[in-house]
Amino acid sequence: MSEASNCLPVGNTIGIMQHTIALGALVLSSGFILSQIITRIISDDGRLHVSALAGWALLEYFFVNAIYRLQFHPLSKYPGPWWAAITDWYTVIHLAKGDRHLDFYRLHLKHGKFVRFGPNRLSINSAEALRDIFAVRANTLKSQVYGSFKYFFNGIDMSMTEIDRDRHAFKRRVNASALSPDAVRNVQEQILQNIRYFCTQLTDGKPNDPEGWSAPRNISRLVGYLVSDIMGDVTFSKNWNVQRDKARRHFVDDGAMGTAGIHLTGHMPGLFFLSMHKILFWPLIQGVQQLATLSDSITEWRIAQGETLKGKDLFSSLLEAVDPLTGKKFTQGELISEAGLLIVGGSDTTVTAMSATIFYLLHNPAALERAQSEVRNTFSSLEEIIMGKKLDSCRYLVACIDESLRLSPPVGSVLPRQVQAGGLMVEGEYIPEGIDVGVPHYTIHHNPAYYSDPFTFRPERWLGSGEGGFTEADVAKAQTAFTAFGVGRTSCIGHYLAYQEMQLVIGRLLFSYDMQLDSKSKLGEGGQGKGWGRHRKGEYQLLDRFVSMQDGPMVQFRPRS
Ligand code: HEM
Repeated sequence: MSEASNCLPVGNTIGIMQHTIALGALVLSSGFILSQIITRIISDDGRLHVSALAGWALLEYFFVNAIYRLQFHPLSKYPGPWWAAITDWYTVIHLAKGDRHLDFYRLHLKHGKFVRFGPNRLSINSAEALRDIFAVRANTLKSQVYGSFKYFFNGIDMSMTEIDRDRHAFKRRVNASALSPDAVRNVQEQILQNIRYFCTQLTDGKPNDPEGWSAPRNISRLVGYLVSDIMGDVTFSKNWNVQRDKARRHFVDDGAMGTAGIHLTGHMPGLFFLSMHKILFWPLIQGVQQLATLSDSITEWRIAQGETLKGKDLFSSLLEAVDPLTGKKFTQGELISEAGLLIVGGSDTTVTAMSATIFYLLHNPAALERAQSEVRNTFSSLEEIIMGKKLDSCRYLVACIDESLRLSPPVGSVLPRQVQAGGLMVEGEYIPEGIDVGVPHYTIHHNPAYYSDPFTFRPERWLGSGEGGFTEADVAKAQTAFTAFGVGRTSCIGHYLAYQEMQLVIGRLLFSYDMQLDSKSKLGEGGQGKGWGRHRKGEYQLLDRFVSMQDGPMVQFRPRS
């Protein structure tokens, strides 16, 4: 039985007590406020004040709604924080804090397998739930949370936020062909050019100390610049020059902030009223606006290139595609939305995964040594490290990437899906229409029912060779709960590109350099006083805002002797 499910009865009792206390408090305060208002509604001359009446009606609406959500709503039997049951501000605040992944873990530890984390939202910590919710035929669609994307992108969805099944299927097919292994191999040279520059500027040719180590470099920043340049090149045939030009480095933050802003407003569309989203979360909304502007200008530029770049980049597939249902190509607005998706979908996710893998290798010297030997024994020169069977044969390297994706998933919380008419059975429980359901990635990746010793970096768990006591059956079990790229009908279609980038970059680093952590820096590490769940020194720390943000580690490089 999982660590989380052991705690279910305690969580339930506390939940019921909290509900009862909350209800009592609401009724008492409601009565008090009501009496106060009534005395003000009727003025001295005995006439009704309209504004007071409206205020009273609004308050009553909130109180009655809160009481309904706590006591009579179909989800009221599920445990969770009482104020999450009343309002989605609970989610918005954790999104802004960037600790949603940890909060889900804490809630499941306390309450068990099912947790209510919003008035209409349920999180379920099990591999069975992953299948029930995300299977191709599951009676679910993307949640309305994804609807906010349209607000910022001229009323047009990108494939990832498209709720309509047929339209999503078409857009997904187009992107899948743009990101197919053949298409990715076709743009290998563009990827390699950027990686070559990345590797050469790590040491600047000047050792920083007598032992030949370079000055400390912030890996997540450098990888961020690299991945931006790769995405610009392979997607639009346009190098954004982020690695070389400091003035262009805001690209990296804009994408991350933009995704966070879109997701946050998706949870609380009421924020659009009176532009509250701009007042309360301006840095995130500014990121969305920058992202929209970039998507707009790059699409216009790419269309203007016409036939000259045909077949040379991933966007070519999108420019050519024709919807079989309508016989129409993508409109310019749709292309802009897809450009937005490709920019953010392929950037921060890959940066987090790559930085996390380097972090875990450097915090686990035996793993670093093994990965290094594997790469150095497989290849005899740096330029031999290209996509293909030889690189894929470095299984330990891939296991290190998988283990890092498990421990620090770039998308750490739930991907909400809305149950459709007729309801959905999840883990044997009937969930009615209209409820958002999901599985929290960080939480299930640390569920001991699927991963023994869940907070320890053990790449062997993905090999199934018997090493470390992990058998084929353990690998199969681990895979049922692994959801870094999502699963099913809406899972990531960029995962081939992501793995190839990571294998190439980390493979080339391991081949060319010795690496060590800067002993003076703790960037990226956990530690006491950093917040709930952030105490583990050897765990790569993330700010979870749908797609995670990260900082560090600081690494020193020395050309291999
Ligand atoms: C380690 C790197 C990556 C991770 C962890 C990751 C993760 C994910 C996840 C969890 C989803 C599902 C999102 C949802 O349902 O809300 C997704 C979707 C998607 N990802 Fe990735 N991703 C990565 C890299 C990439 C790359 C390099 C691209 C290429 C541009 C990409 C393109 C996409 C697209 C187009 C979708 C939407 C699929 C659809 O419409 O059905 N991803 N990704």
